Amino acid sequence: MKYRELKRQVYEANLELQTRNLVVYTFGNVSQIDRDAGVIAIKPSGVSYADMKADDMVIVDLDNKIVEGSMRPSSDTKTHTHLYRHFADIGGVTHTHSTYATAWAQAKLSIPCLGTTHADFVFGEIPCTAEMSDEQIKRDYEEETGVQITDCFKQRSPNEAPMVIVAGHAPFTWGKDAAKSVYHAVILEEIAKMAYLTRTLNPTGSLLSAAILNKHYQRKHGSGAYYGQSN
Ligand SMILES: O=C(CO)[C@@H](O)[C@@H](O)COP(=O)(O)O
Repeated sequence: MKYRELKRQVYEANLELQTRNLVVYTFGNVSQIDRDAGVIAIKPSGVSYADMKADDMVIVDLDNKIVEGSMRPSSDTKTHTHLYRHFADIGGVTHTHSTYATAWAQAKLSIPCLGTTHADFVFGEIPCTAEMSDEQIKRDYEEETGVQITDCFKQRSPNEAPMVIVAGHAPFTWGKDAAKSVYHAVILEEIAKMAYLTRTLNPTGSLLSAAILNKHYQRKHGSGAYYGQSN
């Protein structure tokens, strides 16, 4: 079978959402792209994690046409393919309704960088998209969700913040592959929880200086990075 390994990786990444308590029932989906083949593998829509098999992952091209698979792909597929078309470096995308990140999305608030945990992973705030207009909803809701996301990154690299919260909806994260996009979903949920608790204790303050936030980001990213072990 042509896409067996791609399907296996996407299946494992989807199961990880449950292991990390990021989803209940069928509240999420993960995909990964094979850029040479021009296809993604994505979770089938509405199928429970317990019932799902690796072979059930659906192969879809970047125009959202099913290439291989007997089930309907995730209802969020057009958002995933929009992100792959616009963010050339990403290899995996995750969507969840994890509690704290979704609470920020429902509050329609970007997550400010309140401490070094956040700064270790994301340069600056985690953006919340604009609300979708009625016109956009009439066009294609899932495609336009992708537009809402990529609009947030017109002035900013998606590598600086591999995550976004969609106003009134929930988060999307990405990474070099499906596993890394799930990793970022875990990190986002933890940052969102800490930010919620911080703002509960201190609703108006607690911003750290730009210098220390920059320092923490640079420790782990770019040419000056020195955290962990070099590959
Ligand atoms: O956002 C939503 C529902 O609000 C969907 O992402 C979620 O239910 C998962 O849908 P799929 O089962 O992937 O089609």
